[in-house]
Amino acid sequence: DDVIEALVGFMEKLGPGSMQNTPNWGWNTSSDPCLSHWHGVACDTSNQTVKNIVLEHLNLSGTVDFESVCKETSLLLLSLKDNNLTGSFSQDISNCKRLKLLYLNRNRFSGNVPDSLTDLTDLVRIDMSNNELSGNLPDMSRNTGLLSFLAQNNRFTGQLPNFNYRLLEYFDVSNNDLTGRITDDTGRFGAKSFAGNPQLCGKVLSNACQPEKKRKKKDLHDLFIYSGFAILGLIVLVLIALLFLKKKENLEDTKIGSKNTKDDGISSESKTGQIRSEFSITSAEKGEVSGSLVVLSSPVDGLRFEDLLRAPAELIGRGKHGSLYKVIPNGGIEVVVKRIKDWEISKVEFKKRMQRIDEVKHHKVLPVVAYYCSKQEKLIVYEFQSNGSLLKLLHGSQNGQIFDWGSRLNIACNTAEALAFMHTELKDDQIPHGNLKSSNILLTKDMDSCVSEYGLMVVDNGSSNSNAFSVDVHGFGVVLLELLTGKPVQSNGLDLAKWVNSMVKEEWTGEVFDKALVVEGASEERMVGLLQIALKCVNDSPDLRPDMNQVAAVIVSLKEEEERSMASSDS
Ligand SMILES: Nc1ncnc2c1ncn2[C@@H]1O[C@H](COP(=O)(O)OP(=O)(O)OP(=O)(O)O)[C@@H](O)[C@H]1O
Repeated sequence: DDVIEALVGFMEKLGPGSMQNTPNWGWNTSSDPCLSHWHGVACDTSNQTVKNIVLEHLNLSGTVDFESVCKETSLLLLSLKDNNLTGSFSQDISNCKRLKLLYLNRNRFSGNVPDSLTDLTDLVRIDMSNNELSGNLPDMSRNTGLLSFLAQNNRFTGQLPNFNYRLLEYFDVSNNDLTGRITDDTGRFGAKSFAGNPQLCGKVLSNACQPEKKRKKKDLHDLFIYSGFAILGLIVLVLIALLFLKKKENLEDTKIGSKNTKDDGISSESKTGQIRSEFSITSAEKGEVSGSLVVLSSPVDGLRFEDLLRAPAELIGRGKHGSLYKVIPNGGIEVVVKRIKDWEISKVEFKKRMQRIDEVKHHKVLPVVAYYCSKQEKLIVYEFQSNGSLLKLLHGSQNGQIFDWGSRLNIACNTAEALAFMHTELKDDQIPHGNLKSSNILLTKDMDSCVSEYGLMVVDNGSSNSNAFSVDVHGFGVVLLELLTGKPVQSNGLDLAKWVNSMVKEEWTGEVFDKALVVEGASEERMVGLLQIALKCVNDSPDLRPDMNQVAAVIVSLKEEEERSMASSDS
């Protein structure tokens, strides 16, 4: 009843006199909004709560009482567009916690937009264009579900805040008085979205930013400067290490001398300061290089540790559990070297792990070429894959390349089968992948996919009886969500999983799929099939996730269905 009263209060302010003038709208305290079908109101299927309020193009000339209308906390859609509404938006707007769609365009609203708007974490589309709104635009960069942001033709001022341009489908802030730099590096929104803000600058506008030029130049040389600093830092470290070693040597001359002869000459090389690669730094620091490179399947004949050390190395990634270098040893074949420091694993265990992973070969798992192990660091060598990763394919600039549904289903199927195989074979050893994500799914030169960096992370999932492999199932579920939605992930995919779950719960499943797939005409039935298994994989509780064999079986059958339907449409 409180809600009914509040809604009637909202209508009284929205259209003063409208209740008397239009009794057939039904908005009064003696009736029920759902059962009496109030004008513009839609309810949930059990007629318990109001889900949508749509009062468009009705010449309403009052104000919006957000405090009252947001008493209906389950409201999903509020559309008041094309009226003559005035006044400003109050902080209470954030009480409409579940609001997904908010259309306030084409009115005469004025004043600032409250920051509390950003608390609406489920917001998908907001249109406040064609009003008289002023002040700063809200910073919506944390509203990762947002697909539309339209605020054109207002009087907004101040710096243009950052947006998740990659996630947005529609964006327009044109014809305001915004200042600063356009940070959209996706190039998805052209001049039209930003025009009419004389003090805004960026490469899509004729008004390029002044310092941007410098920055551009800097970008070109960024890598070199970065590696330059790294090398300088390393040289300093090496010098310190050498000084330290010299001192120590003077004291313990005979002992270390005898050790050096066993070390493939690497330590003595360090001492003459001829290290060109970064990997040996820790070893040189500690004066302890022990053991040598174990070559499992060499694409480079007679690959030796010295070759890796001598070859120039380029840092191409610094993840949370190690750095990745691209190296071209003598033989000329490019390899990457993953360098993991301070991994709390004994040498014996590490070697056993590498050997087991090598024994259990699957053609969709990138084989380890070689590994090296000392107490302080582990190096794992793989062949370089020049076609990049799934992450890049989905979210990088695609050069007009289309990543179609068939290819996506193929990658899903390859990866699922590879993981299912590895999990089965390595069950007794309890070695999961440990860090499955789209940057660890690489594309071979034939644009086939393979899983890289298998087993480089020891999974510690707390309790001993929980299933170590369920971490991979979760990672794989997130990869499926990326394939289906085309959206990038943050915080291990928890945000994407949460967003997809909330959309599905509200029966808005159609909205989650990548627009490119919908445009292409991909089978909705099979996309939904893949989505269902993805959501099972990302279940919060590890014990409720399916195992990879079950997941692979579902995806294989989806792929078979796809192939059958392709074949029948061809004939
Ligand atoms: N064998 C390879 N060939 C080509 N590119 C690779 C290879 N292995 C990894 N990469 C790419 O190099 C980049 C850096 O890899 P890296 O493993 O350091 O980062 P990450 O996977 O994001 O983080 P981490 O694995 O440490 O959590 C990624 O984009 C990855 O896709």
